[in-house]
Amino acid sequence: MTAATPTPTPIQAPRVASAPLAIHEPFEAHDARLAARATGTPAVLNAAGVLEATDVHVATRLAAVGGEDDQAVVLAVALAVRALRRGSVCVDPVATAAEVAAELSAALEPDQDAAGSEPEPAARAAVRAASAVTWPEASAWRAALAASPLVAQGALRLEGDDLYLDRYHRLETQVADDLLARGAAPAPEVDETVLEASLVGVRGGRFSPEQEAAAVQAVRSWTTVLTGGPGTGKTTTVARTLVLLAAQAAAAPERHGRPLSVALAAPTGKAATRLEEAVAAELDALGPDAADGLGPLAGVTLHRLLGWRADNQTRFRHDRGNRLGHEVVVVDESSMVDLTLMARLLEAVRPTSRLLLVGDPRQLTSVGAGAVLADVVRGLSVDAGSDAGSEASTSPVAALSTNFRSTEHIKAVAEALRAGDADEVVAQLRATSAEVELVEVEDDEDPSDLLRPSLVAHARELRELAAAGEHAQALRLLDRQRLLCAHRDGPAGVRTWNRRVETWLAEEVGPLAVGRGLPGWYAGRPLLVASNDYALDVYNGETGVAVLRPEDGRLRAWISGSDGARELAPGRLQDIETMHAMTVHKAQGSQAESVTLLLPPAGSRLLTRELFYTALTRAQRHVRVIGSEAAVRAAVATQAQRATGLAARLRAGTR
Ligand SMILES: Nc1ncnc2c1ncn2[C@@H]1O[C@H](COP(=O)(O)OP(=O)(O)OP(=O)(O)O)[C@@H](O)[C@H]1O
Repeated sequence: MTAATPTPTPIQAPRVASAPLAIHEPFEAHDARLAARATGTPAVLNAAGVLEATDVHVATRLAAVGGEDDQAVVLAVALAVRALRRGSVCVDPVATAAEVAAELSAALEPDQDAAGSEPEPAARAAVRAASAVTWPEASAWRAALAASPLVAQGALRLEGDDLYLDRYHRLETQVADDLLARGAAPAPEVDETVLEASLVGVRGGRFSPEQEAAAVQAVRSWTTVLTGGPGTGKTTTVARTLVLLAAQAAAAPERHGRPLSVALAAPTGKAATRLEEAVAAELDALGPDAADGLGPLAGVTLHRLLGWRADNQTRFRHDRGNRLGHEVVVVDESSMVDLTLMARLLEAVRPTSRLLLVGDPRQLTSVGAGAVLADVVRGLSVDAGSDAGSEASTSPVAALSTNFRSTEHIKAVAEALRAGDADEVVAQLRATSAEVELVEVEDDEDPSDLLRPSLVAHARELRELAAAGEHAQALRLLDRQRLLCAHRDGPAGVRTWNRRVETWLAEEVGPLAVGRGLPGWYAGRPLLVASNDYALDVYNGETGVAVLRPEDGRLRAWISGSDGARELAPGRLQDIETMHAMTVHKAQGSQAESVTLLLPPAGSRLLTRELFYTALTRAQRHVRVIGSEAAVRAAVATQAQRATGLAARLRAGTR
């Protein structure tokens, strides 16, 4: 099994929960995650929170349909579904069983807070029962899987020790095959004289040799994976690549001056807007003729580009039989693209269109299963396992490493994080500057007093602008500062902090609600769109503010989407959240001038290096980290590991 980490650090031993029950939270009776009809080991593991109801249900249903009655196989399938929920594409059941057993026994270590004489709580009893489970013996388990009718029928796939549900195996092989086929195809024809001449036009102050090499590589290849941290000039490189490609197109007589058709896409509306704006600004800076030969450059979400269909959640209008018409497809924030969406994208892009996958493989992986960008970088680097920068010319990976933004201190922390150097991260964070600040609090300490002034000041200003109908200013203010949490729930979670800020604000300015049948809405409510609404054209991750309309004093929702800011009636927005605080996951693809990161306690399962890195790199000017030294160290030490076979497939295919 391979772990999808972007850096070549050795695979770590499974991390053990230091906070009892942090990883396995046994479910209360009536919890929807409790599988009512489960029996045997799956039921015991379900009660302890190791498996959820869906894991057990999918496994038992699949077994029933396929005529499998070996409980060891059912258990392995349940672990495969659990793995998917947690982002892995496949599972090694034997290794996972060992990890789970270790986590359960760690959770049972004596709890200092628990008084010895108290009766054992039900939750602890459930964990105890799960830790006493007898797991199938390794070789017998593997043999049972190999002999399973589910494998024979193709519902399950076994590759070495890795078990896949067929659907994910197909997605993974398709992504690998499409990428490999694109790499094996004859390279696009390039007019070298035109390239040389157009390079002269785009060279200049702000185009480093590294960027130029990447742009030239993108002209010469069907597929380019442009990687780099924030501020490394990826977008600048994309814009100049487009200019070079437009020159190639303009020089082709058979096109009769037809402009180059380019798609600028990203997984979220917010990221698509940023890409569009940044490319436009860069072309502007290059001069009045820079965009000549380029078709319209509007940023779109990947879902919209591929043609979302009301009747089908997983297929798009564009696919292998109806490819996208664009000659160049740029996808920014590719680290957020999961395996399913990448498979749909690759089948829709014409083999003879250029594809530029742009992103930072060190960021958090996609919410959905897979770690595609990191896998592609690892799998297609010539010296497999080498760090970025050492790819030979046959690799589509072009890595940018120089950060051009003037945030030296934030850069230094990000560097130390990348290197996994916990001492250096702590030292850098403690060396307070105008850019970086560490506020050390104990894991169980409430930082309310510390955070209240800045949070309330921001909320108050937002409310004043909203009450005055100043939507543009309110939207700008929204991006000035942001509170990021790892969790949604719990003391360090988004929900708690949203409630707190609203309470504090109401204490200062009086009741917030405007009535009018819109519970929870008030002028100055910062908004976060929580799911895609294709009909309304608002997308997951887009942000906004509730603003009073000056003409009639009615509350309107202003959302900054990919087509600029839009005004909507609050009642039409189905899935909207308050955003005085947001999760780091949701913050991907956006930035704020000043970011406050509230680290969860050291035992949190969400506390990873990728999470820390993603939060840190959201900050344009200032970052304040609130947490314990132990939490900082735990974050640096823990890399999100996703089991996938994509990198290995790509490596095997290029050998
Ligand atoms: N070669 C260069 N020399 C000086 N400044 C540069 C150079 N390339 C880019 N920049 C500037 O650095 C900043 C970051 O560039 P750009 O937005 O292209 O990076 P990015 O990698 O796309 O960043 P992010 O992903 O954080 O948006 C911009 O202000 C850009 O103008």
